[in-house]
Amino acid sequence: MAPRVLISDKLSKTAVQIFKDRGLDVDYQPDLGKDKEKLLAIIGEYDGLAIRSNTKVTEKVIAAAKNLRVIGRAGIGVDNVDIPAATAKGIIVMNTPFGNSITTAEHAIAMMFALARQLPEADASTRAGKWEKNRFMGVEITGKTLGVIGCGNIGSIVADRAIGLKMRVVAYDPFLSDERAIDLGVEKVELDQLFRRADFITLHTPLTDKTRGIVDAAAIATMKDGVRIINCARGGLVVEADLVEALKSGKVAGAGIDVFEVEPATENPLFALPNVVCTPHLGASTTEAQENVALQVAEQMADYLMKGAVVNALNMPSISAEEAPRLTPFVKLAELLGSFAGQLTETGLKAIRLEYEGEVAEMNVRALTAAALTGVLKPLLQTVNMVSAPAMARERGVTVEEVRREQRGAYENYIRLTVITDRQERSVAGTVFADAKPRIIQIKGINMEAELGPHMLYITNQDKPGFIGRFASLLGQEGINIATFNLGRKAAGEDAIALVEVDEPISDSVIERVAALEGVVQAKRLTF
Ligand SMILES: NC(=O)C1=CN([C@@H]2O[C@H](COP(=O)(O)OP(=O)(O)OC[C@H]3O[C@@H](n4cnc5c(N)ncnc54)[C@H](O)[C@@H]3O)[C@@H](O)[C@H]2O)C=CC1
Ligand SMILES: O=C(O)CCC(=O)C(=O)O
Repeated sequence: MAPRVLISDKLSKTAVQIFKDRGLDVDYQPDLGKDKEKLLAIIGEYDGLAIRSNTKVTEKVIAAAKNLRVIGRAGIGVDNVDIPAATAKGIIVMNTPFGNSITTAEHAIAMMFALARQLPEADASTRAGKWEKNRFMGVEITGKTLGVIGCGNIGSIVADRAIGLKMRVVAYDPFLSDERAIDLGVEKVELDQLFRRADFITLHTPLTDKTRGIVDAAAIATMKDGVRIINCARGGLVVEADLVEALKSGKVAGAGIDVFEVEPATENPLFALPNVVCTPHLGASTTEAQENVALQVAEQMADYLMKGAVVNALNMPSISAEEAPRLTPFVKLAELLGSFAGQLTETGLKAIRLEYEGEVAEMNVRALTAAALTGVLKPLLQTVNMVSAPAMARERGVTVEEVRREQRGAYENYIRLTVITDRQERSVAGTVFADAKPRIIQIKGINMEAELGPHMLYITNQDKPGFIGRFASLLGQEGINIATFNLGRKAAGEDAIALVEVDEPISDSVIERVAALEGVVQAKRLTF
């Protein structure tokens, strides 16, 4: 059956068409985001959910989303999605980080002009027949200083446009490098300097614990008298009550506000003030931006649901559509190695080491490590997948180490996974040949070559004559057919291992009988 996608916010119809063209079933319900109960009732039917900002994807929605594999945000901010809950359930959350950046930057610039010349108020007054030519004395922006807080995608476009308008731009962003600041033509400053120097201040950071309330009464007190403040990023960056006081006193000459502490903002003290320009979270609302984000989110979600490609995910390493086919057999190998080691691990797991050698060392090893962790953790946590595995390992205090060696050994590609518990280290290694089939090539340092099937027996024994005969006749008595039989040993007479695939599930009593055979040190049932 084709994967099913629900679009629960207003998105360009381009998205609907792309999902259809890519062979997915799509259900377009643009007003569903407002109807929490209905969303909860139907979300269980879908593999993908495409949203803008109206749909709140809460922990409750995620718990009800039995089949959901991907949430796609047609836009940038994902504060309406409970990402930890999605991650814990193995659901990918992706956004479209660039599609609406220009449009949002232009909205901030529009706000700046609207404030400088009081356009909305002047418009209203003129329409009212007042012709108040002396009331609306503006300011030029040429030669003024713009302070950009958060100089990422949008902030840097705003800076570029402002420089084009002959403004001086100072920027505060802890992650802005000196080289990037030079490239952009902005002066990198500390926040207190920005507050002291700017005539206009525009915010372009996400809302985090560090940025919440970054513009409050204390900050405003250090700003120039008559400063103008623009927020087209997120409500909560500016403390609205403090801004209202500063606007009333004239300390702040004007504010352009697109985003509010509570949205939808239908009542707000800012609305009563003449020197404020408000828009209802319109930053991303242009035809061009909405086409971009709808197209991008639909392509990304379809690529994931149909091909396993992961782009712009916030909780999973990227796998491009081009690399997905090449990576898939290695993802399978990494998960098999993890599963092999995980099923043999009985005591406290402390660390996992992954060594990648040869061609595979140049691939997307973050994705492979996520797959290996999934395999290791699955015996303990049935619902774990590549999205949730790294977070679950972290939560359980399991250290993960990745080693890459580009030189080749005996194999073109080699992955070795070592599980370190409080009692021992256990390694298992594998490769993928040209037939794209993963194979185990080493267990505990002992060489062998085996494919893994659904029902396997893993035996460690003493390398002495007679074991194979005893073992084979026991399985024969039990009516169990052997599919493949692989043996390996350290050296003649030393530790040996057998990895045996059988055609049907192995019962507890068979395992016990195998374990009791003369020369057997350990017998384990493995399923893949
Ligand atoms: N009004 C609207 O409709 C829209 C609003 N947005 C919002 O705009 C904001 C910025 O988006 P992008 O530029 O795409 O994000 P981005 O991730 O490219 O840039 C954000 C920048 O903020 C910086 N930053 C993080 N913490 C900081 C701190 N404590 N102080 C100063 N800088 C800090 C980061 O280093 C980064 O450079 C987001 O919150 C996004 O949700 C985005 C699109 C439309
Ligand atoms: O979808 C929208 O209109 C809001 C866009 C936005 O806030 C974002 O992309 O972060």
